[in-house]
Amino acid sequence: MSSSTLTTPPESAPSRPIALTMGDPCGIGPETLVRAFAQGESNGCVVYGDAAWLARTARTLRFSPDSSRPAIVELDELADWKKVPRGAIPVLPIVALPADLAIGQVDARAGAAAYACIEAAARDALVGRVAAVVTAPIHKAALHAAGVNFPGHTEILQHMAGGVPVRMMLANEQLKTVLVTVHMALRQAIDAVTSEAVLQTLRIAHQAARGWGLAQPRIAVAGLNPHAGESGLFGDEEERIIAPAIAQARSEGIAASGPYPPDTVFMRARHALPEHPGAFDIVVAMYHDQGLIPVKYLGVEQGVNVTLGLPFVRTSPDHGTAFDIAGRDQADPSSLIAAIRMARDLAVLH
Ligand SMILES: NC(=O)C1=CN([C@@H]2O[C@H](COP(=O)(O)OP(=O)(O)OC[C@H]3O[C@@H](n4cnc5c(N)ncnc54)[C@H](O)[C@@H]3O)[C@@H](O)[C@H]2O)C=CC1
Ligand SMILES: NCC(=O)COP(=O)(O)O
Repeated sequence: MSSSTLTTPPESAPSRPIALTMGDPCGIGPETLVRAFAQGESNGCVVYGDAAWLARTARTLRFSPDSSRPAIVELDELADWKKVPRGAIPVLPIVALPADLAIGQVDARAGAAAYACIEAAARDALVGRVAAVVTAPIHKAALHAAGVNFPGHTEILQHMAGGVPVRMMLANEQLKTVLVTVHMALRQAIDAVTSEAVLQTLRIAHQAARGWGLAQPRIAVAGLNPHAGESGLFGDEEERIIAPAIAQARSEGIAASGPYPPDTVFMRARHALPEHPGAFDIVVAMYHDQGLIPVKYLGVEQGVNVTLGLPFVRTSPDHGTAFDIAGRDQADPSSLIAAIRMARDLAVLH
């Protein structure tokens, strides 16, 4: 499921649109989104957000002769997206943002607006009105300030989908990692690494990879402790918790192996070059930073966050709101573009 090998040309894009949520308006989401449209990479997408805010964002960006400022078209209803000329940005108005929001700042009003866009897109995805959801980044503190009691998209979407088990995957063309635990304190994450949670992660990852066309995905499982516990010298979670889950998964026909030392399993799995394919298709990681750092370190511009287990396709760039550069026309839209491409690919397979 690499974004280059499976990319569906825009001409054969799904007949339903992809919902593209605007993200936190004070972050880089809106500018990366305008850039993605300007580069012709967002055909088939409808932005769930605020047309006036996007128009203001577009005015702040510099365009070269080969990439002009896209027009912004506010839709009366979703069905009108097909009437919007190619290259323009169709916007389904979900929110009307206050003009005094400060770029690069946490603001509860921005968090509430971002949440409303996610909710609207997910609702449409659940009833099949859109083919997939791509989310621009939100700021978790702004979301919290708005009174939203979910840490991120993953948990919001899981809740909206009825509480189905989901997992976060971070993927680029060289490495795919799937997390057993996501947004929680590291102390809690260690306790949340149970045999059931590891087994469920293996089942979800296996099922998803089969959906991408891998007949027998090779799934490596990272240990929790240094050197995967070094035969119990540095912890026994590998023997007590992780190995039994792998054994159960194998008995179910899942090609899982490990637990492997976490400091070397990612380099073993990495598909560095076509002539150096990695030893595994997916690495299951025990906690957020164990699984995300290796993928992000290969380049923030390549990574895509995919929620596995939902009844619809959801992807996102791997980066956050980048308040430090928001509004300065420095944000790289590549990860958002990769997320859109991957959503297109997965929507065809879904
Ligand atoms: N999908 C989502 O909604 C995500 C949201 N977040 C949230 O975003 C907020 C900020 O998170 P941070 O840890 O600061 O990570 P960040 O990814 O926003 O920024 C980290 C560094 O990378 C740079 N950067 C990020 N994206 C870039 C891009 N497209 N082009 C150029 N430079 C880029 C930033 O300028 C910053 O120096 C937090 O609330 C976090 O939870 C983080 C990751 C994903
Ligand atoms: N580090 C990934 C991240 O925080 C994004 O989370 P989510 O909003 O996709 O749940």
